[in-house]
Amino acid sequence: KDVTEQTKDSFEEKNGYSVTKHEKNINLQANENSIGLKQNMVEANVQSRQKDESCSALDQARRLEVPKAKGTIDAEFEHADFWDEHGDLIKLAWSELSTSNSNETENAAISNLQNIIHPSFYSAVEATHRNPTEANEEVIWSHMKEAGPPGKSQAYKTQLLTDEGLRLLRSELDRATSSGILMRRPNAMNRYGCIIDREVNGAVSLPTLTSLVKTVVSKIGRPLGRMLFADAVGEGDDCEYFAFTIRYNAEEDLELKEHRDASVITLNINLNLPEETYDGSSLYLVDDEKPLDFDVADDYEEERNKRYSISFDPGMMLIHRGSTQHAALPIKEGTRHNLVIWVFGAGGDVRIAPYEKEDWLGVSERWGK
Ligand SMILES: O=C(O)CCC(=O)C(=O)O
Ligand SMILES: [Fe+2]
Repeated sequence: KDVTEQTKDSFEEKNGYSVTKHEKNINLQANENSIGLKQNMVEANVQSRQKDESCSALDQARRLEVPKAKGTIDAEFEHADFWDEHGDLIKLAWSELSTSNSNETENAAISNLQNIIHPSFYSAVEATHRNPTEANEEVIWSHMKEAGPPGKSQAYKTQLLTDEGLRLLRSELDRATSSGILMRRPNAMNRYGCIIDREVNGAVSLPTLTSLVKTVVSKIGRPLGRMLFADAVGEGDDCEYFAFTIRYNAEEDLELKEHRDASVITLNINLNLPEETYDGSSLYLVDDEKPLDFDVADDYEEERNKRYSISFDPGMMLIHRGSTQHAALPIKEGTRHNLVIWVFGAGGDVRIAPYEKEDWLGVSERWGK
């Protein structure tokens, strides 16, 4: 067993739950260990294409019948055989769609962060990349409002996307949804939405979306996570990510049960347009931190398991530790759309043990210099 697995086991013992493994994790293992499997998949697709050579991948993908997502717990591998069988065809279909029906002006606009990120936050981030100093980080800190249990540094929120950014992003997601190409459920618990990834079978692999997510992680998510949670994120703990959208409404998922993410940090960005109002569906974070000072154990009993509720404004980003327990309350009206990005280490490893202060990354390392 490697060190991370041991850390996971002791974490599970202590906390009584299991860190969720996700498809990305398994996919990476499959790429490394099972070349045979990949070959079989390619052969299967070649055969199915030969049956109907006149037909584009897009047409063929549109004719597949989607297996309906059912489970709401531990269901990340639901219908995995189906998605693995048709994964390559679906990737081809996305690539056909992306060349056949795309709006060059919108593509250019969405690929430039400056067009979608709130201007004052964008300049603070840019300035810190150019010149990584604690003074510049202070400006970024001034944009972050602590959310969740006060003073515990579990989560922060900020206004991330402009209204124009929201519109661009949603219109590209709508293009994906209305394409008729099947989409795999986003994760083990949420059933509605899609995965945004170039590799995962059944994910949306439109380059506009995958490259936007990549830039948001490398320019904003990763350095911000290192700055806000310096005790938790070291070099290599945040080198991979898994991105997906989720959706709640009366006809689809209503709520999400308490869980922790398979991530060191999570970015959760609301994608509702300003006119798309909804009611309910607040997120809450649970304060289950153990007290360091046992003299306050009496208070601790009262304080523990408190729920700190957070409601999303359009374009708002919540960034929290993956280890913080959280849930989404039932939606009462309308639809909530969010983009969630779990950030973790190589091969899906999730670092849990905190770092000693002398081992924290310095400001240049946080901002990639
Ligand atoms: O409903 C939400 O915004 C939370 C989603 C979430 O916690 C997750 O997908 O990991
Ligand atoms: Fe979560």
